[in-house]
Amino acid sequence: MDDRANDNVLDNEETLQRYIDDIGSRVRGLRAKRGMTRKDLSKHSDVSERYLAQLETGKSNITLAILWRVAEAFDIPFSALIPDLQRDQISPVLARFISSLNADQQTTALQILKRRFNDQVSTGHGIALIGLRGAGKTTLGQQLAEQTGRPFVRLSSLIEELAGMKIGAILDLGGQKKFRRIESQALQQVLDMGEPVILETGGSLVSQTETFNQLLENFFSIWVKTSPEEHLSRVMSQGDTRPMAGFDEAIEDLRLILEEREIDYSQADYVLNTSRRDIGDCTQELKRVVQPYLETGDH
Ligand SMILES: Nc1ncnc2c1ncn2[C@@H]1O[C@H](COP(=O)(O)OP(=O)(O)O)[C@@H](O)[C@H]1O
Ligand SMILES: O=C(O)C1=C[C@@H](OP(=O)(O)O)[C@@H](O)[C@H](O)C1
Ligand SMILES: [Mg+2]
Repeated sequence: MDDRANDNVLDNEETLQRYIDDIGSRVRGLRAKRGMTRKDLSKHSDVSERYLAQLETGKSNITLAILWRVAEAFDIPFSALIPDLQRDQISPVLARFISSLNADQQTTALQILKRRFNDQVSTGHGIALIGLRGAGKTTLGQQLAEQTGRPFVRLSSLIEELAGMKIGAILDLGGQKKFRRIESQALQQVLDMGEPVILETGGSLVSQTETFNQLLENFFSIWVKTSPEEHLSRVMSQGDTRPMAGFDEAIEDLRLILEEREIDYSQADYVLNTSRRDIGDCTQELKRVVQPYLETGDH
């Protein structure tokens, strides 16, 4: 083999390794986004934890059959685990243009693009609070409901009602597939209520693209946000191990979940930062922003 051919082989191997790494980090990312442990994924995909660890770190030769089982356990199409090099590429012209804008202009640009490509947000259904566990969705949602007289709906309670069992049990028995189906049915019920509500969603709803899009299209959405450190201290002081029982509450895990979900959470129409602020202050801001979306059409 001459030198050039040799270089080509090396290039190809590097590209292949990047591809394998990319698949691995997709799996790891999806798992984090959904708050699943490796053990959960192993149980529902029937792929050993050890093998999953290798897959996630790009250290194994992945077979199609294994990847298929992983996709099934996440309840996503197989193709979603395969990097589409073309689709992932952002046009360099667009990237240059966006990065020439300052932070405020970028926010405006995003809103304009969202309005243009996501259609109009229909406002009759009210508002939806999204964000990671401990952000303050329940606390602020309840306060807002008290002050506005609008119903406060927790999607997780509806899910449990519909299933007749606790979320942990749904996941244990039926895996992500079952949970995501019921989550989507629960959202449908809220849409059928016919009055504006204050909806709290589970932190991992954003990992289900179809359900999340439906949420974004029908509600004025608010990302209730705080720092990983505050998430951890709040969740620990509540003694809370939700959403997925058994998930290790380590700061690194929280950081990873937040990182993986950030791009989805940031699609919300408004970001409410609750970091180092008191509840009353945040409720006031929330109320001011969402008031127009909680009014009924009859006056
Ligand atoms: N500015 C704030 N806004 C909301 N909650 C706060 C704030 N500061 C501290 N907290 C505390 O953080 C916790 C938030 O928990 P919770 O409302 O259950 O979050 P989530 O529903 O998003 O999981 C509560 O214990 C609340 O008292
Ligand atoms: O990630 C999720 O799907 C869930 C998060 C939890 O919500 P909080 O974000 O209020 O803790 C709770 O609703 C439920 O266990 C499901
Ligand atoms: Mg909550």
